[in-house]
Amino acid sequence: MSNVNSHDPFFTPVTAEAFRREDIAALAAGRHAAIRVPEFLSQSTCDEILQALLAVEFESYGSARVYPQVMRFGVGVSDHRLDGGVDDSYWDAIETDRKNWLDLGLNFDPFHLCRANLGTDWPKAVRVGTRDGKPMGPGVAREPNQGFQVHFDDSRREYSDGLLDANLIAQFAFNLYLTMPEEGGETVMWRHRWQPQDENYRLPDSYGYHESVVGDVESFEIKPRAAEAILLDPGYFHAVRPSRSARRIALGFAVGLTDTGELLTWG
Ligand SMILES: O=C(O)CCC(=O)C(=O)O
Ligand SMILES: [Fe+2]
Repeated sequence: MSNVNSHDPFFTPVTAEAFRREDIAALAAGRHAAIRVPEFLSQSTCDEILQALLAVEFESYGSARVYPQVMRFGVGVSDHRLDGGVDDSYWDAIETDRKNWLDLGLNFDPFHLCRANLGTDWPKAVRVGTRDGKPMGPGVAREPNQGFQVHFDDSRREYSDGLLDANLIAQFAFNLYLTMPEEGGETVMWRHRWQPQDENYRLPDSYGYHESVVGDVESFEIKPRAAEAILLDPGYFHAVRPSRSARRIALGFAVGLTDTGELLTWG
């Protein structure tokens, strides 16, 4: 196997009109790398969410761990990780966050809508996961205008006691893109999963890695459009390229598949 250009047919994004049960199962089983749904919500619904978000101030993710800076409206548990668990500050933060989202004045809950739509073909519940009986935050509006570094997401490795009150057998990342710059903002995925030596490429104190960590393995790029949703396997190393003109805002949450077939989400 010397040909680095050879293509793994299982390392592919598929595009569909909705999140079909078979595609979600294929994502969990490693037969797809990502699922794209170009018109996940109507353009007008996305615009409504976007207009509400454009009227409020975003905050910055913790700058020691997340650089270049990424802006957010909402709470991500990664900012409240403590010794392989979750700091009490998370629960206060999501309570405030709940009010902040209500104050946007939307007459629907965008994360609820995303879960409902994600679950239209799924036989079991799609709901917010709990930890010690308490519901996690539903998700975050994220604005990585200067991109996300090459990284992977895996709650098993970040939360030693298991993050949710459930046995997870797969983890996905959900993003609904609300606005995308003409230039830049691509999501890139590499056919590389974490191995211990990768820590030699870790950027100081960062969530991310130097791009040479992925070497010359096969990769693909996705340039989502507004109103598109993507469910991806975040165990593959991935990155977001910097935006060069407009803002890049997406609603995002993690999704865990449980041993009873439920999809549990968290922000
Ligand atoms: O914004 C994106 O396209 C992907 C962001 C990301 O790293 C994730 O959802 O895990
Ligand atoms: Fe990620």
